Amino acid sequence: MSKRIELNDLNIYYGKFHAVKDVNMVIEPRAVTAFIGSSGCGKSTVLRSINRMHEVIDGAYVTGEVLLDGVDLYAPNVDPVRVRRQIGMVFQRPNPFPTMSIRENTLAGARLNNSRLSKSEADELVEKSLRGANLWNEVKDRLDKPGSGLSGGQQQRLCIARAIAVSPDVILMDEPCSALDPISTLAIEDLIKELKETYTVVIVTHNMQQAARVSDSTAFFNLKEHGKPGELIEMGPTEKIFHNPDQKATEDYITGRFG
Ligand SMILES: Nc1ncnc2c1ncn2[C@@H]1O[C@H](COP(=O)(O)OP(=O)(O)OP(=O)(O)O)[C@@H](O)[C@H]1O
Repeated sequence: MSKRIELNDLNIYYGKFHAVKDVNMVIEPRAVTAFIGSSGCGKSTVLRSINRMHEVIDGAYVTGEVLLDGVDLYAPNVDPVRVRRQIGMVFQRPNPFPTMSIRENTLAGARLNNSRLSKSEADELVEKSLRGANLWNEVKDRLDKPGSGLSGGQQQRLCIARAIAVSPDVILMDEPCSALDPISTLAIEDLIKELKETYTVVIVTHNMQQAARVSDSTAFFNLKEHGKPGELIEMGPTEKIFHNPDQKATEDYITGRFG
């Protein structure tokens, strides 16, 4: 299940624009890795390159390697759709299919993989995925109601259930709590800590306390100058990055001196 990700000399471009430069990092399985850094330094771009999601943008491309347990996700024979199944993504704004029921939302990704799920297989998968997203008890009596009727925090957990239902190896989260209230945020943070038992989890967050609360490792990205590509400045155990970073730029960011 949970797999190791390696980025080797990763450069990411949007057409002629060089967005991210020379990233080398190892993201460990069964752990939460947080990406932090000021706006525009390329955190989301790096995150999206891990499941080839940036390729939906015309002209976007990478050089270098992204390895999942040693397998190059950009090798010519690799199907990007398959990569996105193995490596799920949860976005900033919860995006359940609004008219679809809670049950069908949970199954949406899994049905693409296997259209012949029997009723009992589907029931089992719905319960397992909603339990995995800490949502089952809140929705078990209204599985046939639309997903859009849930609160924002519940909708985000529904999106996590949908991601889990395809049995991914990795879950990428791009600021998953930025549209949520503090109580819902704490529920998602608790869930993130549970998810790492089974999946490799990578989260982009602007919230320093959140990075400190949920992550085992933290990667700090920065821009040397406006218009220049973003770079990985430093990565290490979260405790070290927050209390004893090697780079002054990291310390300045953590202590709120810029960004
Ligand atoms: N679709 C796109 N087309 C062209 N340039 C883009 C696109 N998406 C992002 N960029 C540029 O790439 C750079 C990195 O953006 P990215 O969104 O990855 O940064 P970020 O660190 O996640 O920022 P934020 O914290 O504000 O979300 C920025 O200069 C941004 O303008």
